[in-house]
Amino acid sequence: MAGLLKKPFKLALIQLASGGDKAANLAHARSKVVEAAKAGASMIVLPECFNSPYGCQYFPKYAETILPSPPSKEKSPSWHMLSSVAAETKTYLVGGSIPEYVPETKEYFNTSLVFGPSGKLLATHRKVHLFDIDIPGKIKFKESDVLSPGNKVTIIDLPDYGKIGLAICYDVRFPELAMIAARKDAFMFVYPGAFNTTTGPMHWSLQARARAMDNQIFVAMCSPARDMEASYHAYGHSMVVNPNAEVLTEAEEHEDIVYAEIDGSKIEETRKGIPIYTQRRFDVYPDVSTGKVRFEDESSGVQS
Ligand SMILES: NC(=O)CC(=O)C(=O)O
Repeated sequence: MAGLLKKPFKLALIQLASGGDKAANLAHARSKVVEAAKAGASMIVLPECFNSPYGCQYFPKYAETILPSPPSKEKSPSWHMLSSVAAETKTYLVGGSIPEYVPETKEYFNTSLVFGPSGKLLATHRKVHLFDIDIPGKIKFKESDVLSPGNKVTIIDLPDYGKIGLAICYDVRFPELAMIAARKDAFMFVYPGAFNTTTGPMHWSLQARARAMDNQIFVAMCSPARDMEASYHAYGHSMVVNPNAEVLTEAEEHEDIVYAEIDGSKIEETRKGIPIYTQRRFDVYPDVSTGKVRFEDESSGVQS
């Protein structure tokens, strides 16, 4: 399975410190994207909910309407900031996620916007699996109180590099998404995410490494910086893992930009050494990627 990645590149994950001021968050994110591009990154990732604090109480206040596309600047300043800075820096920009509002159905989503080097919107992903958990005495969170779930698998064909899979945070706990993307020749899976100080130490690195190991692809997880004054304490530790499940780079808790060289030859080397790619037994169990997989959003017609 050679040549999934057309050429090596430098990836940057921006572990952004966001606060309550949306305009300030957007200006700050923009300056960090410019900084990462100046350092040589040609693909840049922002964290989940980069334009707002993370929490159900914040989603309606910070939500933007992105359809029909392109939206007006008034309806989606985040869309326009991401598009303009991607064009200015000539980079691929995975715009973390923002709360999205759809007036027609009065629904909110947790949505990622991906722009190409010309500033064109390449794809959107709405968080498919909502973060509804209750660990007594530790953390209770119910995104479904406010958000609706997305309903498609997102694989994006980047003209310069090849295919990446994209999903958001809690989606990482559902290995099917990465498995489907890898079987459809993605070289990397990207997760903007905001684990917390309870689930982060338990599972953040394990999830990233597991998705990389199972699929022998690169995995990138990009978190907000930790803010102990905020109501939600993000874990941080943005990281890039290689196809052999080795951590290439990892942030600490504070704001930072971490970089990794993404070289497709590592995929080939890993798959040659441990050839699970040719050893699967689809005569014994079904291939999840060949079942009914939805790549198009039914309500909006938005595709990967
Ligand atoms: N915030 C999330 O969506 C997920 C998370 O924190 C976890 O899975 O743990």
